[in-house]
Amino acid sequence: MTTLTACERSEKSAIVIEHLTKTYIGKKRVRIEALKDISLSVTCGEVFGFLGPNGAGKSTTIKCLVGLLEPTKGHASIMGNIVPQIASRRNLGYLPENPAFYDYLSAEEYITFVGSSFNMTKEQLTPKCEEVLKLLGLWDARKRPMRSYSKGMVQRVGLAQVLVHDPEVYILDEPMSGLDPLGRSLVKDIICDLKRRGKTVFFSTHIIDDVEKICDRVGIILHGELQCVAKVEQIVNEGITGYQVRSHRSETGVFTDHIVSKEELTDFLNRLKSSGEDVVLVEPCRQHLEDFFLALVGKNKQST
Ligand SMILES: Nc1ncnc2c1ncn2[C@@H]1O[C@H](COP(=O)(O)OP(=O)(O)OP(=O)(O)O)[C@@H](O)[C@H]1O
Repeated sequence: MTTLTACERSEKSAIVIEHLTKTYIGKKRVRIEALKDISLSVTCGEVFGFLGPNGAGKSTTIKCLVGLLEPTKGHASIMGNIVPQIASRRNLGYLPENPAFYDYLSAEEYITFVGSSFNMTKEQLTPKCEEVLKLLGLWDARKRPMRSYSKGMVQRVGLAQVLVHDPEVYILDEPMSGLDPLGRSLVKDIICDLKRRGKTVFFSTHIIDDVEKICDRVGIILHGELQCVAKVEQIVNEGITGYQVRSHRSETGVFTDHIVSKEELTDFLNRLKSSGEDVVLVEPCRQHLEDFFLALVGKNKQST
């Protein structure tokens, strides 16, 4: 029998952001409108990628979501609990953009500290601590003070502290940052595993390729405004830019590849047939999420 997670049992959205607006007051009282009326919701069990160039407002959104910043207007809720109520953080794992820990503690001490602050018993904590430290490749270094850790190791501790209490919702600010390709691949595997277990993941990144592979939906933010929220599948499928056609001439045995536009496809296939060539492959050339993102950012640059 499959056991449903609390998230799957609840029919609510896991994360709701409504009219979130944040204005910072910078030096000389300069107003910086970091977020302008952002609304979106993330369904339970969904992996949501939050994309945007530097300074777009990703971290500000995330800080408002986890209660570290007070929005100027609007509000957010997590599993039905309004942020910053304590209940909104009980079922939450949060990875900050640049994690900084009590660096005189070892990873083992820190993960134990985090687990116990979520009321885990020693019996629950000991095996879970071992599991996450091993998963993140920190087992051998677990007794060393974190001040001796590399940047990537600190990022791994950040991920371990997110996982230790097995929350329902994960909010990760640039989880792949500072990691080598092996580390990035591990993070992708972890996110996919969380999804398999019905957990909800909201993460920001610059690495569009990773988003395309693991997210159900993406939101793109530019200059504090949410430009679009769409299914990755939809962006990729709607963006068919043409077709690759492979033909074969039996008399010569030669295969030829052609790139044909959407509009020309039918005529082209008819012409091939009448010239006696066999069509052995017709495959759509799809735009990648990166193309979509760059086009959106480029368009926005031109209009500002
Ligand atoms: N504490 C602050 N005081 C004043 N302005 C701030 C503050 N924090 C962020 N900002 C400004 O708010 C805007 C959004 O910043 P934010 O850090 O949310 O962007 P980001 O998308 O996370 O960028 P990056 O990808 O570079 O981390 C930027 O213009 C930034 O300069």
